Amino acid sequence: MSETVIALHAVTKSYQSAPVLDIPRLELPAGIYWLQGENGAGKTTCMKVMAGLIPFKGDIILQGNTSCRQHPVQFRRLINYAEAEPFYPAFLTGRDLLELYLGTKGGDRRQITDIAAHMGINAFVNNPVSTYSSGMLKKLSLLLAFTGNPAVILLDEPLITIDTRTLAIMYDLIRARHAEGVSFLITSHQPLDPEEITLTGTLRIADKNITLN
Ligand SMILES: Nc1ncnc2c1ncn2[C@@H]1O[C@H](COP(=O)(O)OP(=O)(O)OP(=O)(O)O)[C@@H](O)[C@H]1O
Repeated sequence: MSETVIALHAVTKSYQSAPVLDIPRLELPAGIYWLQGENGAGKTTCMKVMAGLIPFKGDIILQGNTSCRQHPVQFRRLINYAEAEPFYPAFLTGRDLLELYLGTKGGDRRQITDIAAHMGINAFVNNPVSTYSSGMLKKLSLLLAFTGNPAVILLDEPLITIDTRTLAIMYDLIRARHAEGVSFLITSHQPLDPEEITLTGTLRIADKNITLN
């Protein structure tokens, strides 16, 4: 079995006093995982916790040595997250966001601008995001999730609102990055196409805990 790419140690998360996550231990080898769970089970919360975006108790370790607590900056460079329903300040353009991500996450600029062109993002990248349709916003957020040199990419409901052409590009991107060693956690209420990606495992979130099948 390959090395653990992400490990959750005694992770708990509550909103006000309502507990949502209580994960004593979860260790995932490198791979592509489908995170399943009913509405309100805690999938988005789990992804935000894993991305280090919201406060939680416990710790998360990437690649065996980068701790969310002890190395917060390195940790956030190693994990990318695309929201289910992306929301950005209205006055920013797609290019502003792209430059921000390329500047902070680093990585191969040429590769990302090529993907932007392939996805048709160049047609609107200079416009404020307030003018974007939900599919245009989703394309941009998926592109941003592929910036930098992450070990893990979290995709929250990536299938929603994108057209079939973009869907095919996204599956290609997942396969290509996975071949380079990137792991993925993907939530989706619709099944992921087994002809497009081979899942390493299925994660089930229920009763605040996650189990690997
Ligand atoms: N900001 C918040 N404040 C308070 N409670 C919240 C907040 N965000 C989520 N919750 C609650 O946490 C629980 C888990 O929500 P979450 O969005 O993580 O679920 P989910 O599995 O992603 O659901 P869905 O499939 O419907 O998107 C729900 O009970 C929800 O009401």
